[in-house]
Amino acid sequence: MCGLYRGALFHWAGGLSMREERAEDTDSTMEKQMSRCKIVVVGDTQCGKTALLHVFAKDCYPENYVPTVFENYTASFEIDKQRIELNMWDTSGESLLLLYIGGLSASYTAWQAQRIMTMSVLWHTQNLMLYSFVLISAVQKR
Ligand SMILES: Nc1nc2c(ncn2[C@@H]2O[C@H](COP(=O)(O)OP(=O)(O)OP(=O)(O)O)[C@@H](O)[C@H]2O)c(=O)[nH]1
Repeated sequence: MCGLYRGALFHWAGGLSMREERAEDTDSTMEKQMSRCKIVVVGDTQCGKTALLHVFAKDCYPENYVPTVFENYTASFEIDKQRIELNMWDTSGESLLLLYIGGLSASYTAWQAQRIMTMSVLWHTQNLMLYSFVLISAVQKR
């Protein structure tokens, strides 16, 4: 399951291109460029958002369930010889608050298929994603 989580996010992160901040890698010998991306994960309570990010960022599955208030994870990896620094925001599934989405590269929707609640959350999430996309577009056009 961990491998599946990592694979899904890794593949998806590789496709991020909406808004990337480019920065010079501090390693002067390699002189690679580094892309910084920020994503926010939203979805039902207990659908597995934290577990997903935990496995990706820390390579281990969280033992106990602790309701999320707000968490921030960072992972660094390489795709096609390009260094990526991924900043991942974990949100509470209890309420979909208006998030601070400045500089957001993408939003990631997580849900648990068995839950009927999911459909209503998904509806709000899609609105949030649309809102994010409009804002990202506006930022990019500036
Ligand atoms: N069987 C199974 N359980 C999972 C999976 N992912 C997470 N869980 C369990 O589901 C529970 C909730 O997982 P979390 O990752 O904390 O869920 P969350 O979406 O962050 O929840 P909130 O913080 O309430 O928004 C935990 O007990 C996890 O162990 C999965 O893929 N399979």
